[in-house]
Amino acid sequence: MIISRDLHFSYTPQKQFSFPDIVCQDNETLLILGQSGKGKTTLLHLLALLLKPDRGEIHIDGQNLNHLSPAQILNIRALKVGIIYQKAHFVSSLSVLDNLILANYLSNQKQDKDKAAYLAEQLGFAGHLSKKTSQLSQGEQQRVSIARALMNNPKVILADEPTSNLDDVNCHKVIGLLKQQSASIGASLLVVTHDQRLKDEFPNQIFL
Ligand SMILES: Nc1ncnc2c1ncn2[C@@H]1O[C@H](COP(=O)(O)OP(=O)(O)OP(=O)(O)O)[C@@H](O)[C@H]1O
Repeated sequence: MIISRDLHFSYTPQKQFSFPDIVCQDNETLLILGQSGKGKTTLLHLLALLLKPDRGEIHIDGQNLNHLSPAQILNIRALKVGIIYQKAHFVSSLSVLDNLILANYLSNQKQDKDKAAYLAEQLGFAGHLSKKTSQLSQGEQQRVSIARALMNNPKVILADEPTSNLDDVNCHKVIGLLKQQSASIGASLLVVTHDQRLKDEFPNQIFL
């Protein structure tokens, strides 16, 4: 589960945000909608512990993350949070398979090739595991990003505009896979987007 309370953040004195409180329990989903510039990515990066709030609390898996050391935060993010970034970032010199097991390596977990192969099968890119990520289409890279976020069975999955570059068919396919995979590990799934096509896909919604 992930909970935030009273989150405030400012890039500059002129650019200040106060965000609505977030509650997303295990096995639940939450869609956060907002137009461009409303602070969706900022909120996601706060929840992913990539930015530090000026004020407010974040709880993940029952633990209050205020006052933790940078090393403890790094550890919690690697183990408990799966992030799907707006733009996929891969290590271009590594294969798709190695990009997946890198998530295990970076969190000091056993490098689980079977899990990578299982996710690739589930998400429909099993035939591409030995390729470089640059050889994959946008939609395929999106699905590899989802698989990478799931490699450590995170408690929380945070997805930033996961459908922005996808046509209608792939949009619904990717969201379906994300929800299905998230449910299979009992995670909390939060999606931030301006994509109105997702409005009917999520029962719980917040507007920024
Ligand atoms: N590093 C930064 N320094 C200063 N301002 C920033 C920084 N990053 C983002 N901003 C500003 O904060 C605002 C919110 O940005 P953010 O990326 O969170 O919005 P968004 O809702 O995700 O937008 P989009 O849908 O276009 O991706 C924008 O006006 C942006 O210009």
